[in-house]
Amino acid sequence: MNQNGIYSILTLLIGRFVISFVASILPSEYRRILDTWAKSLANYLTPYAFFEVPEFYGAGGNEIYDHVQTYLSSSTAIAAHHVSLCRPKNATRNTFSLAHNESIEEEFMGVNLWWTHHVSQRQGNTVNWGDVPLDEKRTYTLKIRKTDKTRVLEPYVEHVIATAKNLKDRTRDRLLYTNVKGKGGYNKRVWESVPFKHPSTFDTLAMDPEQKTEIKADLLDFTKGEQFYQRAGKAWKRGYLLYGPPGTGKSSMIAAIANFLQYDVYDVELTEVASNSELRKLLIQTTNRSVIVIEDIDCSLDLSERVKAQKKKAQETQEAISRVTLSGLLNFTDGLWSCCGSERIIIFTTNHIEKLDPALLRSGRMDMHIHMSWCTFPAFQVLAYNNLGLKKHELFPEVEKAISGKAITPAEVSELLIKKKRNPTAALEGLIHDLHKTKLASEIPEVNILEEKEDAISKRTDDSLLADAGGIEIKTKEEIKDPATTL
Ligand SMILES: Nc1ncnc2c1ncn2[C@@H]1O[C@H](COP(=O)(O)OP(=O)(O)OP(=O)(O)O)[C@@H](O)[C@H]1O
Ligand SMILES: [Mg+2]
Repeated sequence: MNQNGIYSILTLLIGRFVISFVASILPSEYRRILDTWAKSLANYLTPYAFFEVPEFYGAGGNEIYDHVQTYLSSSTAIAAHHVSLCRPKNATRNTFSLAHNESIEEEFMGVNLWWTHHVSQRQGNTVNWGDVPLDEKRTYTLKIRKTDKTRVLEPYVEHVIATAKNLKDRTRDRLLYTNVKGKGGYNKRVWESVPFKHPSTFDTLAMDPEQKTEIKADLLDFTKGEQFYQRAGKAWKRGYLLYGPPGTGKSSMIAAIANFLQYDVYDVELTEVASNSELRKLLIQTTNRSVIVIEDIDCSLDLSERVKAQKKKAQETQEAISRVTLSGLLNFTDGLWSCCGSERIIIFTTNHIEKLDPALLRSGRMDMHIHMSWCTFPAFQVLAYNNLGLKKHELFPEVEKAISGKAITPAEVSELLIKKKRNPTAALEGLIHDLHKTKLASEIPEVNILEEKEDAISKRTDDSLLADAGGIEIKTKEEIKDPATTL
């Protein structure tokens, strides 16, 4: 401490002593005035400024208090001596906060700052937070030198808020939403949620490593693309179409994407959505940084002339049918109002890409078409590690030979391995045995369906799709290929 500091403290102590002596011999009304003066004098002499951040402000909570709490939680556990350790009900993580009167010090822009947490009994009325009455008053106090205040305070508060938001995003429990069955109605919830805890990640996903890297890079590009999308005048969203036979990992891929990006997942059950306007209502209530999923799109949407026959049959049998039309869905994927949210990934899945309407496949609508296909040897290696903990084995070369070109899905391989997971060698022998009996993929007509689809479009002579697509006109193959052509 320098001479000036010692001088200030001495003056403060002597001043206080003199004031309390004088106060003791004065009548009470003068004592109060003197007390106020004493406080002003102390404020004038102290080199610090203090900022209080109360937990509640007015009738509600104080967002900055929450941010400070989150911000300090990471360093509190390490730096403070006295820490409150809590885990809110149903949460999966512990939270740390400073105990009463505990302080921590930190440095920002070369300046020292101190945070202290005060907890006191609330006088008079208690505050209700949700249904819980709170009789404690909690406040964080930030202490900073008066001389540093102007330069450092504003950037420091920005830094606290940004770090806290980032931390919350990384550590919060994510949610899986599904649309509520039946009518939501005014003021009713349209989504119900459960914690999203799917274990699938890109590491556990069995697929071609190059394809995996490409998808991850695409996702990362997307998350960093705010400025790009703004500059290009596009909505900040990206669409993926996952297609392939059952059991090839489409749903696992969705979970891996959500885990990779740390996004919530909205699983739209289209057959439960009564109309286009209901679909719109649902989608407006999704949050940013989320993955919106419509699985088995070919089964849930009234897509083509062929479906009309099924529709008629369904009507006859009183089955529930979806009344969401293709135009409703297209409005959602690239219509004007889809811009009202940002940072959304939209994923459609199908087992039958050949049944999908070309309007949905058209370039620019779904940004990436991802083919999930039969199990290759690199995909098998991932499954062998996931299920048997094997990185290598003397039977691997034999598996590589046997699996090449076979029509076996990763789900089938997984199942075969898990059956004998206690005995990896037996599991691999069993797999090789089954592979020898498995058909070649080439024997199963899995043509390049996208190309076939485009040929079909160019051959199309009638405009039957127009009616189905709710006014969407599909003309030529060239138009379909031209991303500039919009509806
Ligand atoms: N590519 C894969 N990588 C890792 N596991 C996989 C993969 N494909 C399938 N599996 C395993 O098989 C199970 C079924 O896979 P998943 O549900 O992802 O397939 P799907 O393609 O969505 O099938 P469907 O078309 O029937 O919905 C998963 O629980 C997973 O354990
Ligand atoms: Mg699936």
